[in-house]
Amino acid sequence: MNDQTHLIVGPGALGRLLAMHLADVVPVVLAGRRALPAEQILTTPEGAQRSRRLAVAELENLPAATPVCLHLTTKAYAAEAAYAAAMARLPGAPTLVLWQNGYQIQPELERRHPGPVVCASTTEGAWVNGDDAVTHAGRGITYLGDLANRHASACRELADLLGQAGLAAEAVEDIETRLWHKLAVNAAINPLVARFRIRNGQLRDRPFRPMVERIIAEVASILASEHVPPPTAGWHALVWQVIAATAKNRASMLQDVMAGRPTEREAILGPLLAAAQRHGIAAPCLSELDASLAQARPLQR
Ligand SMILES: NC(=O)C1=CN([C@@H]2O[C@H](COP(=O)(O)OP(=O)(O)OC[C@H]3O[C@@H](n4cnc5c(N)ncnc54)[C@H](OP(=O)(O)O)[C@@H]3O)[C@@H](O)[C@H]2O)C=CC1
Ligand SMILES: CC(C)(CO)C(=O)C(=O)O
Repeated sequence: MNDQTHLIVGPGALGRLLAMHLADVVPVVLAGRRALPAEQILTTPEGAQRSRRLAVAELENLPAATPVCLHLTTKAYAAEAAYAAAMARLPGAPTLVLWQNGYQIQPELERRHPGPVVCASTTEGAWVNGDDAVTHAGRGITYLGDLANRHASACRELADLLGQAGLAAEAVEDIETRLWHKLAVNAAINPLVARFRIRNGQLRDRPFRPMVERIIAEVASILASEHVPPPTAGWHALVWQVIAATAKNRASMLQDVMAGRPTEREAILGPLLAAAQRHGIAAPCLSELDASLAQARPLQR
């Protein structure tokens, strides 16, 4: 590892997708709690397979050198632990890139990290197939920005790099708004489909459609009180458009519940419920979904 290395911590779907692309253009190390096989296979959205050898590492054995970028690609609930474990080994302050959904870890690590913090909001789709393979299920775009707009050139450089690596990316000045918009869509879809174990498209039917409408109304009122600008087409159009576009999906939270894994409930519903409480806004649907997801205990591993 050297000062040009991109260290990717969290070797799951997104981490491996990123590593398999970035390794074409920059030195990459992929690190996790356990070392994965160095030989990894990527299946592209078109169904082609390509394999490549990656530099893989266990976090506890990371060399004491500072990479140019530390990409955190764990789930939101694991990001603080992964950050602490990585930073305990790194002598300097790399640019920290946060890839998590929701809006929980971003402001927290922005306060704590001594170097620049870039947030990534991506619509790429990926899943893992065992320890040595990742499927790039659908191409999307990654928006990059920092919450205080102090690191525009770092965001542009990273967007260029991702583009060279074959992942569409754009540096933006409104990343906070984009993170809230994605959170709003996730809040309207994920908890309901996880609770009722349905595919996204079934939300268009009764009895779910009015439930989605009530959630959109709660989310819109909470975000208005936080002065988050609504999407150009409005909240209803945005949410129903994503539901239509992902109608056949089993959303990530449903997959987590079905596999007995923890969900990203706190990162997605937590910031909304905290804002509702701050502004004295009633959010009965979101509160009820949050409580029911909190009871869905992960399987013992
Ligand atoms: N997958 C996708 O298509 C998309 C994902 N996202 C977001 O990206 C983030 C990552 O998602 P995804 O890649 O799907 O998640 P995965 O569960 O596939 O990967 C998470 C990885 O983090 C590792 N991990 C967990 N805890 C630690 C730790 N303390 N230190 C180091 N590594 C750790 C896990 O390894 P292990 O548990 O084996 O140790 C696993 O390899 C989420 O916030 C998700 O919402 C956003 C858009 C699309
Ligand atoms: C937009 C949605 C709900 C698509 O399934 C998603 O991002 C997820 O599954 O987490």
